[in-house]
Amino acid sequence: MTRDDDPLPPGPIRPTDGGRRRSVSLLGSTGSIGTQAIAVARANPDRFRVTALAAGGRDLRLLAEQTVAVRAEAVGIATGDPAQLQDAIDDAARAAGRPGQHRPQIEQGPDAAARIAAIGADVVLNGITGSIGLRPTLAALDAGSTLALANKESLIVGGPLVKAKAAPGQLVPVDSEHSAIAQSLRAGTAAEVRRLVVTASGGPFRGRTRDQLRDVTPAQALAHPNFAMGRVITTNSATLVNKGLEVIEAHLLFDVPMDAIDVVVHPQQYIHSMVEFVDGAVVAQIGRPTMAVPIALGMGWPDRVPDAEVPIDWTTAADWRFEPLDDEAFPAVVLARRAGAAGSTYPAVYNAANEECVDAFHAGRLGFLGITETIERVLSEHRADGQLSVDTVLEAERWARARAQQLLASR
Ligand SMILES: NC(=O)C1=CN([C@@H]2O[C@H](COP(=O)(O)OP(=O)(O)OC[C@H]3O[C@@H](n4cnc5c(N)ncnc54)[C@H](OP(=O)(O)O)[C@@H]3O)[C@@H](O)[C@H]2O)C=CC1
Ligand SMILES: CC(=O)[C@@H](O)[C@H](O)COP(=O)(O)O
Ligand SMILES: [Mn+2]
Repeated sequence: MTRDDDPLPPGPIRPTDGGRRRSVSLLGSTGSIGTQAIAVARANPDRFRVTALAAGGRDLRLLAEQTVAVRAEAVGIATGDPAQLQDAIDDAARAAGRPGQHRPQIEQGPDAAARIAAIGADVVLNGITGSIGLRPTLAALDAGSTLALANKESLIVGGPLVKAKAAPGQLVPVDSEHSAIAQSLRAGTAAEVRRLVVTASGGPFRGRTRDQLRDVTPAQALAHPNFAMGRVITTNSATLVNKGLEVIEAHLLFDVPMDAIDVVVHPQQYIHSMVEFVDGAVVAQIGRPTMAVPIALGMGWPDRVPDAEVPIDWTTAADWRFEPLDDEAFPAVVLARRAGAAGSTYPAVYNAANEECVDAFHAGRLGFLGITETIERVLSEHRADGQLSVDTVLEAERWARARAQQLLASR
C-alpha cells in the first residue's frame, strides 16, 4: 500500500525498511492513542503513511478530518451512516481546499474494524478500547501485519488465541509499561531475566484508605495524575484494574510467570517499567510520562523514531518516589493475579465484569468500591468450560456481563 505521489518534506529522507515507508492502519483513530498516533505519523511522513482508519463512529467529523488529512484509502465505523460519513469527508475535503477528491472505501458495522485490519498494512495499530478489539487484533495477525497493540484487552481476553496466531516479532506492545519492558529486555537474553517490575501511578486516589474511597465520584476518578486517556483506562487506573490487566498482559507478552512480575507504585511515572536480570542488575526505561515513545516505537519497531520525545532535563531537581501497593484499598491487582493464574476464560470474565462496572459507575448506578467487589463476585462464580476459542471467550464474556448486571441490579 505504498503510494509514490505523496508529498514528502524537503531535506534528506531517512526511510526504514530498505527505503519503503510503512503503511499504517489505525484502529480507534479518534481516541487518545489514535489521535496521538496520527500526530506521530504526520510528523514523520518519511517513515509512516496512514492508509486506513477505523473508529466507533461517535465523532464522524473528526474521523472525516483525519481521513482527509492523511488521505486514507479505507475508513471503518462500527455504528453510524456511511453516507453521513462521506458527507462529512466531503465537507472536510472542501475545508482543506481539495473538494470532491476523497472517496475512500467505507466499511460499516460491528466488524468494520476487523475488515479494515484484514485489508493488510505493514502495521496495524490497535487503539480501540475494550475487548471489542479482539477480532481486529486477530484479523491484523491473520493479514500478516505487524500488530502494534495498545488494546490490551484483546490480549487479556484472548491470550492463548492471540499468541498462537502471532509470529515471532509480529506483536509489538504499545502500552507504556510493556514498551518499557520490551526496550529493557534488549539488554539481556530471555534466560537472564529474573523478574519484571511494572510501575503504577497509583491513580488519583493513591494513599487513600478503603473507607476514604467509598464516596469518590466519577469526575474525581477521571483526574489521572499524569496521562490524558480515554474514560475506561482512566477509570481503570483509579481502581488499579489497569495495573491488574497489565500484570496479565506482561505475563502473556513476555512469558514470565505471574509471581515473577512485581508492581511498584511510582507516582511520577518517569520510570515506565523495569527488568531485573539474574545478576541483580535492573534495567529501566525512563522518559517523560507521555505516550510519544511507545507509539512511535510501536509503529517503527525495532527502529527508534528520532525526536519522538523531548528528553528529560537532568539539571532540574526532581524527587521520584516508590511505594508498595495497598492491596486492601485496591484489591484489583490481587484479583487479576487470580484470574491470570487460572487462565482460560477467567481473564475475559475479569475484564468483562469490569467493563460493565465502569459503565455503571459513570452512570451513577454503582459506587467506586462496588467495581472490584462485583468483579470478585463474578470471578468467584465463573466456571471455565471447554477448550478456549473465540466463541468460548465471547460466551464467557456474555455470561460475565449478564451476571455483573444482575448483581448491580440487586445492590
Ligand atoms: N490513552 C493512553 O494513553 C493509553 C491507552 N492504552 C490502551 O489503548 C486503548 C485505547 O485507549 P484510549 O485511546 O485511551 O481510548 P479512547 O476512549 O480515547 O479511544 C477509543 C477509540 O476506540 C474507538 N472504538 C470504540 N469502539 C470501537 C469499535 N467497535 N470499532 C472501532 N473503533 C472503536 C473509539 O471510537 P468512538 O469514540 O467513535 O467510539 C475511539 O476512537 C485501550 O485499550 C487502552 O487501555 C494503553 C496505554 C495508554
Ligand atoms: C500510559 C499508560 O500506559 C497507561 O496504562 C498509564 O500508565 C496508566 O497508568 P496507571 O494505571 O499506573 O495509572
Ligand atoms: Mn499502561
